[in-house]
Amino acid sequence: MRLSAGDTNAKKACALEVCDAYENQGFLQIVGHSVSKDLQARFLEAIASFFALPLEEKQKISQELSPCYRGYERVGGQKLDELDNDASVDQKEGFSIRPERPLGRFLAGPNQWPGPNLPGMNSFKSTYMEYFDAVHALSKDMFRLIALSLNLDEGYFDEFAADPDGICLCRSHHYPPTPPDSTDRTRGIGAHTDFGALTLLLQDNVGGLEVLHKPTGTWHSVPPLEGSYVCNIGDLMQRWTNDRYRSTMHRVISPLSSKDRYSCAFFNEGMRDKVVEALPGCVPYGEKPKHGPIRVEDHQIK
Ligand SMILES: O=C(O)CCC(=O)C(=O)O
Ligand SMILES: [Fe+2]
Repeated sequence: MRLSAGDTNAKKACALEVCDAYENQGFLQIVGHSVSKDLQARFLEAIASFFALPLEEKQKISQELSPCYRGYERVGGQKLDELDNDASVDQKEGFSIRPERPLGRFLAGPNQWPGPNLPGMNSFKSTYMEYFDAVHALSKDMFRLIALSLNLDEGYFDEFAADPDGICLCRSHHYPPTPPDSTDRTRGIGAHTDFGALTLLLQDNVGGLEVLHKPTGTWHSVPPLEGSYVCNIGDLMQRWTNDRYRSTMHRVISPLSSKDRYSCAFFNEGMRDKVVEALPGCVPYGEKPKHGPIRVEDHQIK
């Protein structure tokens, strides 16, 4: 889907594509958007330099030291698989930031950054923040299209998506090279749905992301398209649309390769005090909503 298409008719055409993609697959790819290729390239380079630091340096800003889930997560620090209890831990390391707010409310607090004097780290923070702001802006554009796709006012989600106190997470990942003897279960990350409202994923050209086609139970790869964003609906938005839009299972099985894979997921979970309940037009006439109302923050804590 080409996002920066301009006039009203083009916007409407985009909104129809969004509706079709989210009612059926829950995933789409965006090209022609507002984040420059130059910034994407600088960002991917910056995260590669960070992950190349010695483990002991990265562990100094371990997420385990943060009361508000920010910082570094070593390989094996997460297990996302929701389909298989015996699955191995995820084969990736990560680094997360969230909006910088005073400690207090759930997930609020300071970020943790690597020391600027470490090799390659002098502009890491500024590049990461520049990227965060750019992809946050893109998520607001996407929420506008989603509003149009649901026949709502274009600005319906503006306040929700732009709230400076909102719950956002920008987590970058490094998937180490996979030796020829690795099995599917020890590569990448397990099958899961995303939790919140909307995810924007930047992936490099290595590949490995797969999406489940539920009706046939088959997995389909999401081919890397240079400069694009994979944009999917999370559980909160599925609930908000009364299950009309789908939060779809996905996973990463890194291809057998001597290459490192880098990606970054930006999650916009929106305004923490917003009460989410079935959107106008999503409950068929004469039916009851499938889910009761829930506050965004309570959905996060669940
Ligand atoms: O790295 C990827 O391609 C996918 C990451 C992902 O699904 C997630 O972080 O929720
Ligand atoms: Fe995900």
